[in-house]
Amino acid sequence: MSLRATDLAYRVPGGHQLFTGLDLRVEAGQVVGLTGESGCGKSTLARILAGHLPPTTGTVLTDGYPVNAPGPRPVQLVQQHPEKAVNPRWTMRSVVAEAHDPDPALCERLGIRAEWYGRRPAELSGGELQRFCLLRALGPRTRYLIADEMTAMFDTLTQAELFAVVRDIVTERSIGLLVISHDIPLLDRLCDEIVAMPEQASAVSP
Ligand SMILES: Nc1ncnc2c1ncn2[C@@H]1O[C@H](COP(=O)(O)OP(=O)(O)OP(=O)(O)O)[C@@H](O)[C@H]1O
Repeated sequence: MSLRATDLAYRVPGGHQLFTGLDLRVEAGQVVGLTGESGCGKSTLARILAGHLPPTTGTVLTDGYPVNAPGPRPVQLVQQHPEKAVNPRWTMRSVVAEAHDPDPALCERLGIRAEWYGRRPAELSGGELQRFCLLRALGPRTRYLIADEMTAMFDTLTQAELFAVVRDIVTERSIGLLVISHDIPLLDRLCDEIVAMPEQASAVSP
């Protein structure tokens, strides 16, 4: 059981080639770190792995099936900017309910307070909002989670606390976790394996 990308290439529409020949594998229950210089295409790769963006060429399979096969999405993505990932007009109750009926124990573990559910995104801090994005992403059908700089807005203590909770949850549920970050000490603490974007990713010619 794995999230497996094979021979991926992506060319920015009307622009340059971001990467070619990229292979990546995250096993169920494994925590993999991904790092690489700014602008090399990590967030683009994250969107491709989650099935939000088609690669120019190559395949992404989750447990042997195409990532964008019809049905519930097995790969969930939590991004750096939670405010861009939610409908600003919806209450947090609606944002989460659209995805799944949240388990109260999971809400508690993520530090979500009952009074936040009736608020809209602009009425929460970035960190509070990100907890809802995590809750939404950790539905019962999630098999793989991609955390793309997801704690960039947290202080160091909160970042460590939240990643500890997420690490426990993915282990308990055998979810494969891909952590994208520039923070190598964080990746060292969390990950079973760390991979770097290939050198060519930032050097592929137009
Ligand atoms: N739809 C698009 N249109 C134009 N350019 C794009 C598009 N998507 C990505 N890019 C460009 O592709 C490059 C890679 O962006 P991406 O956000 O994937 O990099 P990154 O490695 O995650 O960077 P960072 O570490 O700074 O977050 C950037 O130069 C970006 O401007």
